[in-house]
Amino acid sequence: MVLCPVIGKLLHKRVVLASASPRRQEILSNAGLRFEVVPSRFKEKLDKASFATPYEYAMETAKQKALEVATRMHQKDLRTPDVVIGADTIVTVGGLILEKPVDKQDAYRMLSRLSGKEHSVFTGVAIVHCSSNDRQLHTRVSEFYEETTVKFSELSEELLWEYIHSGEPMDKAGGYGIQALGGMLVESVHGDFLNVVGFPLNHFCKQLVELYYPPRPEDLRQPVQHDCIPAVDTFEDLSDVEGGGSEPAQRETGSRDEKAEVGAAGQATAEAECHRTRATLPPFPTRLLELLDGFKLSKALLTACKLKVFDWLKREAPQKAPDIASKVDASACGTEKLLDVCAAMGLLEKTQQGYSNTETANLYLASDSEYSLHGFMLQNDDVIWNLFTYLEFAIREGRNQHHRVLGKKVEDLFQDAYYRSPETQLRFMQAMHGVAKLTARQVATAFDLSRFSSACDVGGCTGALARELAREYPRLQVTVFDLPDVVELAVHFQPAGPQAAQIHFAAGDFFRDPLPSAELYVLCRILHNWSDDKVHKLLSKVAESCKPGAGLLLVETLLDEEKREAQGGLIQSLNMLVQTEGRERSRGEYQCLLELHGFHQVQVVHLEGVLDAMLATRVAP
Ligand SMILES: Cc1cn([C@@H]2O[C@H](COP(=O)(O)OP(=O)(O)OP(=O)(O)O)[C@@H](O)[C@H]2O)c(=O)[nH]c1=O
Repeated sequence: MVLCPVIGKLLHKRVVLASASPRRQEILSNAGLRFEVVPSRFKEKLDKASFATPYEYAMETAKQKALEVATRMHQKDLRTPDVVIGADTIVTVGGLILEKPVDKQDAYRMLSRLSGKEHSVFTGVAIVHCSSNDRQLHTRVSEFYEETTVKFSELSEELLWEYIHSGEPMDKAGGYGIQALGGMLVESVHGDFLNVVGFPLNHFCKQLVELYYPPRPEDLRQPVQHDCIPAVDTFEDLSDVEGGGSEPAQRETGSRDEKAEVGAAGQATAEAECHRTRATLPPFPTRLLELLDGFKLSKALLTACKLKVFDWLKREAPQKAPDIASKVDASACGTEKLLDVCAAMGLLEKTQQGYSNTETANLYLASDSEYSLHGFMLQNDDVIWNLFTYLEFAIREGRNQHHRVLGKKVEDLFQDAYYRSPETQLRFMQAMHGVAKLTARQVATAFDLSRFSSACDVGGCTGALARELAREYPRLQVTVFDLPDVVELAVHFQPAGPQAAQIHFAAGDFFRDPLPSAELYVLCRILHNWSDDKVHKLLSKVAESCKPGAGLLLVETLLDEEKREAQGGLIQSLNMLVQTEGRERSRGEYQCLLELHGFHQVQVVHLEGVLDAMLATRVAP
């Protein structure tokens, strides 16, 4: 237990991870570190030729990423972070440095270079300690790097392209992710695995030990005790005193001297006692407590949306808490607390002049933004939140909880729950529209659909996906098929534009009425709403409507076969239980369903976020 307590040293500091990499976030939060994420805006464009070694390049890039965030936060925020962590992962092969591929061809070039060979993965890490004096930012940088060697098998062209089409290579150095599908390409690994994934956790902890527990002269004379950690008073000077804490000689001064007055014998006993207690203490349950607080953070976000805080701040900013309070008709003290939490969550920026929206808030939380998720937030606040309060019942009974929330029997999920009034229906459609707009472009471009001249988006709601399909394929005629009430309101969501002539709405119930004829059927986040029986019913209707060669584009969240990955898909599965008659399914389950109904040649592309797209072709019965 040498490494965990040192992470605990950072628990009371404002730690910022200057990285957008979800892997780094996961590695560090799994290690119990509590931190905010502020992705760096530093452009990774240093002149590689000016560095003697690749790792110096990685360390310098990591340092610049962290310093950019430290400086930006210092300028924009009243509270300077205590520690900013930056990292940069690169792959080197035959003297070349490979970063993230810019497109599929670039990924192809990288992966073919790595095929059958050994390469090195370097991650440079910078730990920047910040302090501010007279509004001046002072930084102290500690850097290190880690190298891991990885050997790839010989990759066939087919495997290589299949891997590239999975979408995985695009945001990863060297064009692969060892932790996921890319693991299949790897024959052997020598060194720290997590270093390849993006963050050398082991070396990081050792670096923290060096920074926070530099050896004292007496320690240097005695054998190291690996199950004890030094007393707390030996580290605190690190971020406060320039140069303090890292040289053993300085250990003789400061707080340790004060203790000397107590008497050498007394101190030894106290330290021994402290060591004993520390050694038996379990690690601080940071992650657990964060999970516990998760629902409060969600509710704060949803409440700020409901009060239209982000709308007011989009119109005029910065604004002080009392001004916003009067606009949203709320108390000044309550509003200030809510705004501070929103700022801490990275949704608002707080300066002496007041609060302003961050880019995220302007883009997604203001209700009039093109990609607004405001409707989705309201749906979560008004409907899903209530359903989740009955999660225990949902688990016990294995079914959704609309009947408890509404206090009556729900026979037809959509008519009796989501569409029970014009208001609830509109809110549901707004929510679906926001989510669909966000993902529609990716869905429309996941495969080459140019061979189809007509498509039917079954349960296509507001036509957000139809619009992107029409934009991507100007020859394609798209029919959106949905319930009559939905079709009636859907027109309000369709802006004018060149695509309008390609999109038609048809009213009907996909379980009861015949489906409009088309060469390509689209089922986007439909099947997960329904039980296996209903899924079979719907798929057999689609299959009957298809001629051989017709396509089926299925978009769902695919669970991994073991249902073990810590990904959004699993929580989405719980969400389906609480809300619907269906469930999320694995890739294998969907593949079986498709094949059972005569759809073969299944291709799968993972989209950003939790969705996956599958394209299958109907074969002759
Ligand atoms: C080799 C390998 C790399 N990666 C990821 O590749 C990105 C490297 O790029 P970066 O420039 O260091 O980081 P970034 O993603 O741009 O984030 P940022 O820190 O904001 O620059 C990081 O994500 C890593 O996890 C994997 O997930 N798995 C692997 O096997």
